[in-house]
Amino acid sequence: MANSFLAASDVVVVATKNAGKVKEFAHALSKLGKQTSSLLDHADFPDIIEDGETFASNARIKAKTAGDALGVPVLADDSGLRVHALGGEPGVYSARYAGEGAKDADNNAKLLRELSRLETEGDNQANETLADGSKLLSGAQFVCALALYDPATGGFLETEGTVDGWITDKAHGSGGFGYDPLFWLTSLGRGMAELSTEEKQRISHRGDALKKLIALLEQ
Ligand SMILES: O=P(O)(O)OP(=O)(O)OP(=O)(O)OC[C@H]1O[C@@H](n2cnc3c(O)ncnc32)[C@H](O)[C@@H]1O
Ligand SMILES: [Mg+2]
Repeated sequence: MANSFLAASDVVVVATKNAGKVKEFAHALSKLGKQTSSLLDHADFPDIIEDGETFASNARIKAKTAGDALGVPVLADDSGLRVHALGGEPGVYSARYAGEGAKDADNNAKLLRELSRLETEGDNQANETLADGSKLLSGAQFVCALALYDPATGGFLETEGTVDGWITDKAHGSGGFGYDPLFWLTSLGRGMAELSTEEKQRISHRGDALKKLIALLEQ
């Protein structure tokens, strides 16, 4: 599907209802001369059940469900946050960490509650402080699995990207989405939500996975 996909389609369909992801995909794909369409453009599209045990399997489920229904190749993203002090939680449950239908603010609040519980129990080894007085609570990693599915062949192209950082006890910045305000990049000395879309793309798990996918498509 590789060459034919890039050559054939002016519009890339992304099987997501997350407006933050759509913004990032639209930014990246516009550089390839592609427009982005998403499930936000198909308001009636039923919610896809994400019952895979890995990011990769959930990405395949989303891409196949949407691709079979729409009859065109579809790209899907399943992503989330692994927090080392929490044994890798929330992981594949990142979107519903604070419960089914949880908002970003609820999930962020729960993450801080869980980490502060560890702190009180004295289990947390990390206690470095940033210049603004906020504390680094735990090392963490964002993960993004991408799956591109072609219903004509039943074939998948898959990649995975990551970015390492730290969870801070206070929010930094107002860009991005999800857990970005709590994710600190020690290498940049900035928070993920302080980055522009372009800057986030360059270093993020999603940018990493997309770069790998484009390399596969161009092979
Ligand atoms: O399934 P779709 O419709 O794509 O949208 P979603 O928001 O439910 O997405 P996921 O199932 O992949 O869940 C990923 C969660 O992990 C978080 N997340 C993923 N990528 C992120 C990013 O780049 N920055 C901050 N948080 C992110 C965010 O809170 C998401 O809700
Ligand atoms: Mg989801």
